[in-house]
Amino acid sequence: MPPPRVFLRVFPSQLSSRAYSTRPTHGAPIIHIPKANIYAFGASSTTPPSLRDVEWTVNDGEAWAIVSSSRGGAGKSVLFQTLLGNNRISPPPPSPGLYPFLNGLDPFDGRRLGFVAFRNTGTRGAGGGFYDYTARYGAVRDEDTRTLRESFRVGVEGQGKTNNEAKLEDLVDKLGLTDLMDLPLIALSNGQTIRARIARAVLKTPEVLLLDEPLTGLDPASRSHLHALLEELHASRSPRIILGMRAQEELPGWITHVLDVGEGGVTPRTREGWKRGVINPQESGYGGIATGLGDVEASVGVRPAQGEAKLIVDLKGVGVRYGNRTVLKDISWQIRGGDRWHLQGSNGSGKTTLLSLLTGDHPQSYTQAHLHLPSLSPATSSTLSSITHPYRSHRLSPRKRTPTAHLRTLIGVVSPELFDAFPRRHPGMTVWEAVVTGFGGGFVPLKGSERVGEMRVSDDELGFEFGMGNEPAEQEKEKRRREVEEWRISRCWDVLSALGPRAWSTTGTPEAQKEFASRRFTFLSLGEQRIVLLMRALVSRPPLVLLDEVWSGMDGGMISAVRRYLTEGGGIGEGQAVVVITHWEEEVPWVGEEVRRFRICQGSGGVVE
Ligand SMILES: Nc1ncnc2c1ncn2[C@@H]1O[C@H](COP(=O)(O)OP(=O)(O)OP(=O)(O)O)[C@@H](O)[C@H]1O
Repeated sequence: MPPPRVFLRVFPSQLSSRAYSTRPTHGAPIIHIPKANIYAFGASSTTPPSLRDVEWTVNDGEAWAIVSSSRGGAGKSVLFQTLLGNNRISPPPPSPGLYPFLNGLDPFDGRRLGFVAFRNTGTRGAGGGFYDYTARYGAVRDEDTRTLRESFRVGVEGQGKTNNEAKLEDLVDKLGLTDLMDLPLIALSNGQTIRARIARAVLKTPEVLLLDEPLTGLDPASRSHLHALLEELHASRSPRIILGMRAQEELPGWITHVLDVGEGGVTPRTREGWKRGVINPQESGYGGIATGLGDVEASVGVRPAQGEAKLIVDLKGVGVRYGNRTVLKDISWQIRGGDRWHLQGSNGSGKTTLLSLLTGDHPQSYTQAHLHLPSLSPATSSTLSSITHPYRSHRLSPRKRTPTAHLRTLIGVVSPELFDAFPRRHPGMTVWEAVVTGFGGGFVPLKGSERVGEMRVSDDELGFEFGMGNEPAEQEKEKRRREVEEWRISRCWDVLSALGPRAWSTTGTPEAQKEFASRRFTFLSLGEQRIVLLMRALVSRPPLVLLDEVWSGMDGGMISAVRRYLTEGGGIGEGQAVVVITHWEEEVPWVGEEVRRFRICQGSGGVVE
């Protein structure tokens, strides 16, 4: 007999969509969790609860958001998993039945209780292996030909056809998907995929639909269309919506209550009693950590005067087409050392595609007439700094002459795609090893970095031009090797101390930094994994850093630590350029004139003056 998992009392008579009126009525609760602790199944009696003293009631007619204000969103996930019947609650409420908490509604039946999580969870690679996120840029493979239209058919099979089609048409229209119906699923952009997943979940007609962070990757117009739709669905109880949100997101107008999942536990609040977290440095401190304007002023000085800075990327007349569909046309853009760019554009405008040209992940990057990207000049023995600080010695080369593997060492990337792709197949990979992969831009632990505080640099990375008569003396090679290794080790400790637990956790001690470096990457919380992948992107001080949805999954303390490091803490050096992609203006770490904007609109791109 399955263990009693008593926590959620759902009242089926109220959940039957046929019984709903179109106007919310205040009656018996939809969800009722009495005061209790929540444990993972199988946790021993000495294991602390995943959430303590949870007491939460959702009355019919109320519209709830669950907001995580700490622990990298972990508490919110625990709560959603609890609603889905995947955790144990203690003490259980005294309800009868085999699954007392079900009370007639099966949380394992997605058609009744739907759940869609939009946060990248890093589980996309089958078996934890590398997931090839670049596949969508190439020719569509046979196994990837399923179109958006076909995916909806799978979602709604077995329901009345006419009713379905009318409903589908309405949803597709309200979510702005009409023009995308015949595209292969793999071709959809992040924001387009979010909208398609919401439509699919609604078409299954669940009675309660849990949506965890659907807003993060949506542009402002899509957000407001989505809010209008969710409000309408919730008001008609078909389905009722419970919305997972990040603390810094603005509360939608239709939300009446907030469940605040913080360090201290779970606090139900009214809409008026909830205070939004802020990450804009011009607002007061986020998550209790004040970041005043002083930070921003300090960061302004690091940008070299316009015109003097070295060119890092040079695009002229660049374009991308798929068959007769043009995504980017005639894009010209120059990125110089010291630049801080905000790359803007609505969902599907081509931002990720443009970045994939810069990283060399897009096959069409080879065919561009003028796409010049960073490459390294071979160092001589007198220019060790060119190895230890590659950005000082880079030069521009046509993409055609710069191998992708080489580009990976020169461009630091944080993106939802990379987060998903980063392999978790090496369960033993430590934080240290994950950070060290940043020097080579690869995804597999490097030999010699198995022990925390150590690493081994190969002959190829020493910067000597090996060849007939050029072989350096063994002694010289070893001296160089030691210098490069020492610099790299000190860079690892720099990022670990600036972005490790001491920077964002109240319990962080000096020892915690070393302990964190030895922890297994795979077992970190999603927020911690995110911050480690940011360390990996920054550790080698690459000439170009691409930050795509950098804050995703991080809690307030982490966001403050990262922002401090990027703006005033030396995380980005003078000669480095940064491109930030986000649909949220306030998420750009730099402010004012320091930030330049490049906007893509209907395929064309230009600098916003
Ligand atoms: N193989 C393909 N065939 C046709 N269109 C494609 C293909 N691959 C991508 N696209 C289209 O290219 C456009 C650009 O996608 P991209 O991911 O670059 O957008 P984005 O600006 O990053 O969007 P988001 O903000 O949603 O992440 C999208 O409209 C997408 O549908």
